[in-house]
Amino acid sequence: MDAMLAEAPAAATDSRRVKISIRGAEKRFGDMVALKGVDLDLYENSFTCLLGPSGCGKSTLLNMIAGFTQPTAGQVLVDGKAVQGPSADRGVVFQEYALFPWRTAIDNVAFGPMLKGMPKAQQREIAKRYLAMVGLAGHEGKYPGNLSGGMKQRVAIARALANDPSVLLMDEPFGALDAQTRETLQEEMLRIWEHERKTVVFVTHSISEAIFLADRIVVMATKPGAVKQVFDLDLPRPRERSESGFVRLEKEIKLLVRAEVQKLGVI
Ligand SMILES: Nc1ncnc2c1ncn2[C@@H]1O[C@H](COP(=O)(O)OP(=O)(O)OP(=O)(O)O)[C@@H](O)[C@H]1O
Repeated sequence: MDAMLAEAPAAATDSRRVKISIRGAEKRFGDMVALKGVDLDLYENSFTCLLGPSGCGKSTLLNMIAGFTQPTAGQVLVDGKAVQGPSADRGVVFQEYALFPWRTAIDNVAFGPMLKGMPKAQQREIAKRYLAMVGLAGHEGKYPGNLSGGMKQRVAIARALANDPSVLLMDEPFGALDAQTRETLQEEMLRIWEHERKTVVFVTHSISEAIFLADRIVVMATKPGAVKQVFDLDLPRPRERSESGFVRLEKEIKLLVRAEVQKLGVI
């Protein structure tokens, strides 16, 4: 079986450590219920993709883990502690790069270490190392305005990694990139994840991107936003998009997502 349904909590014999635990989480904006009854356990060092149509609450869920917003009911726990606000231990990468345009690539990446009060030489050494990790050695002195979209997103990833967070939260980080750059960055993201072993939560609209990257795919329902189905993937890595298990799972998830889009009455 290529993927299995895994709604049940881990068995007592499961040695994997739960890093992020979402318990009965609900989010209301006024009368609107954006998320309802979300229960999820995400394991340490795992790669989870949140997938679903626009408006199903993917970003809201990610923002609750980041601590940018609080659930109106239920809890979000990281390392067993309720998330009270943002933390340098939870790095965030957005679709829009969110770089400081007036700072060079190296100064953008050194920003976190600078806030931590590290000596300048150490800040630069760390920033250089992470820029090299994302393939930007030699581009340290460039300003964001002189970098392509893919390069800017590499800087944003390096900047998040420079704080050495244990959790990396990524909100459609490759959504604005052309198809070729997107695939290259997906491959590089996996290389970095395998090397750095962070717990990654990655929001995407792309089923193929989710299957390429994730250990676990959380397909979300709409109206209200909720978890529709969870897939734990055992497809071998590196994954090949034309491989039969990949294609089969893609079709299965596409049907689930399509049913949610139809609920919205958009098609
Ligand atoms: N600050 C806010 N105030 C009011 N409503 C909000 C707020 N943030 C999100 N919402 C609403 O909550 C719902 C979920 O939004 P969210 O951005 O989490 O969805 P999403 O799945 O990430 O969508 P997309 O894929 O388009 O980014 C939407 O109906 C959205 O309009």
